[in-house]
Amino acid sequence: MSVALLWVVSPCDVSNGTSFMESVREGNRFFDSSRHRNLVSNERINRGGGKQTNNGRKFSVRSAILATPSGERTMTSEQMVYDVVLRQAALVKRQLRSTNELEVKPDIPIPGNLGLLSEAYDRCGEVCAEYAKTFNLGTMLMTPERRRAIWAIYVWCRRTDELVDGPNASYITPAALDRWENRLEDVFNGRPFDMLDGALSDTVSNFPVDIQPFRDMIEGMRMDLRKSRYKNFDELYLYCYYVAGTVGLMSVPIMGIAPESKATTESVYNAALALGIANQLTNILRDVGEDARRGRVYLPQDELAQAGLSDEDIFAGRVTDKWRIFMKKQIHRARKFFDEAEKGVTELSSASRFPVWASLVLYRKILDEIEANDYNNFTKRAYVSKSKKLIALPIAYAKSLVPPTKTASLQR
Ligand SMILES: CC(C)=CCC/C(C)=C/CC/C(C)=C/CC/C(C)=C/COP(=O)(O)OP(=O)(O)O
Repeated sequence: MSVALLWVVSPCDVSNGTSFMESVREGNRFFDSSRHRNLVSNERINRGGGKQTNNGRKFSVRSAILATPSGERTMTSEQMVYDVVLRQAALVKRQLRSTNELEVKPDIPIPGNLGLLSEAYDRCGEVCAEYAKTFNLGTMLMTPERRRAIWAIYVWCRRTDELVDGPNASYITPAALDRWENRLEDVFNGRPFDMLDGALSDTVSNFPVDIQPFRDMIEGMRMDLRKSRYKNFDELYLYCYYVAGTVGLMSVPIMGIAPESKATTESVYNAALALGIANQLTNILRDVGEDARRGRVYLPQDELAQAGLSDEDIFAGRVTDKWRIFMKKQIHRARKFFDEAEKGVTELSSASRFPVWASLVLYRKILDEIEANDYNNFTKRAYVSKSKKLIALPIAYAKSLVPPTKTASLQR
């Protein structure tokens, strides 16, 4: 896949139920080994019609697709995903706005393991520091509770991504992803499997984070297992939501909306979704050559055909005028999503704005670099140089000082 989150820590090997933590350091686990049996058996898999969530709701993008009687979709991916956005926003609206600051509860009391929890968060922080340097730097301005919660989410996303993109990817089956999803349910039910899951369990008990975007990310991994072509942008959009838009939805409840913001909660969620989509589209455009070498084309097939291009042109890796025209259109679309996202960053709580601006500004610049490479994304990897990053960061910081808009101008 064109990696959503290239986070390189070894994930737990869900193909055989071996814990990630067994392979490192002390191998501590939260709770007893009976959980391990749950993880490796399939008895708790309960598919079809949407699963019961932690609070009894059953909606998901997947169930929306399955729900249509004739098997045909009547909604576009964008409409279906927006439905998820509305539900996520409705879920947290009260909690986020009820107080000026999020009320962060104390750590879950885990007898005998209290030390482990802070160790688990520290480990999440180390991973984040190692693999997402700029973003991690930005999180230093956040409150300690929010920072470590973001770390825990980051690490879960990385481990999930690693299942289909890491060293053990060839052993990953849909059944293994089902087991990973069961394990996610356990995390949300306060029964973490290992230390890193423990950090996430604590996070989801302290912040109004819903399980749905996490499930949807796993669904993105399933999609990656079964698909290597996307018929049109509608299909690609759904994939981008699953693997990256979900990260935006997971992050907002942690980052918080500025109490003085007049924007609607759903518009902020929508901006977060847009940032995930923009990042993923950029990632795809940057990695066209790399993905093609793995037999994958994450570009809309109908748009390729309209431009007079085919998979063969991509595998041949020739930068032609047809390719340049095609790429200009794709870059333009990705920028539109960044524009959409920008409207929402200002509405986030003040300390959360800088890491988001920093990553947005830097990721957006990758598009400029693709242009500067004359659209050769077959053999040249577009990247933002250290000096350009250094120039961009103060700009991101200045942007983060801009307070939320005084009027309710941010609408979908
Ligand atoms: C905009 C508002 C209101 C909130 C922000 C909400 C957030 C944090 C959204 C970010 C979503 C996000 C980080 C999605 C991941 C997308 C992505 C393609 C990440 C790429 O990560 P790596 O794969 O590590 O990058 P590289 O491949 O470039 O190393």
